[in-house]
Amino acid sequence: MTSLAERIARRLEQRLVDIQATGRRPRVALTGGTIAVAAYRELSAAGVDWSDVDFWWGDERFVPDGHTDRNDQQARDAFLDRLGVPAAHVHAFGAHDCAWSAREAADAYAATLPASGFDLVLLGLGPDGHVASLFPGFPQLHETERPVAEVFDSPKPPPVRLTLTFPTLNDTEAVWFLVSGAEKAAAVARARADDGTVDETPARGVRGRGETLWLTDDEASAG
Ligand SMILES: O=C1O[C@H](COP(=O)(O)O)[C@@H](O)[C@H](O)[C@H]1O
Repeated sequence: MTSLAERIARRLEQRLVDIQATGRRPRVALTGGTIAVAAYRELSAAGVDWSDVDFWWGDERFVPDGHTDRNDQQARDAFLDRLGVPAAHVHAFGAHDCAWSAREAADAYAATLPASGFDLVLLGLGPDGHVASLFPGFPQLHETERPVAEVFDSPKPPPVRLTLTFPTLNDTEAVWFLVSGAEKAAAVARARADDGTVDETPARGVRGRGETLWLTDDEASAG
């Protein structure tokens, strides 16, 4: 049976091929997370022109450059380096060092974002319903001015993070939620229920203009 990671990889490759066929360079916001990284490992050289895709991230852990906790490092290891994506097309968040604060790093990342939004935003889902680094009950859920926000005291380590805010995540044609495992089933059900709040389940706050897909395994969709 084809695994969820393989299905996500094939779908992502096809989407990139389709956008490239229109003569445009695809703009994709990547996510961290278990199933996303497994899918990145399945991506292949077939079909896609990997030198002609731009990548950003929905969130990042504010730790030093090259740290294995960084979402960008995990994606570099899983596919960006292997498939030869040019460094100029990899728009990573700034790393933690002594030279700047998390707020400065968030504002600097805002200046790198694509003026016309994304073609595709990929998002993992935490068991608590968080997406990117937007956590239940946190004030960043209600940010409407800043495209990127810093997060302190994250309930999931590491404690300091940078995240796109809802207006930025929603400036996209398509959103794909990538979710695996029984421990996420309740969060998937809350995110997809007819009623509920973003404070309780942040995933409820993200939607693509043209497409919102849930790519899950049987365990995650059991709720
Ligand atoms: O910390 C994060 O966690 C979520 C989900 O991760 P998972 O390992 O439970 O699948 C991810 O979406 C987010 O990008 C990341 O920073």
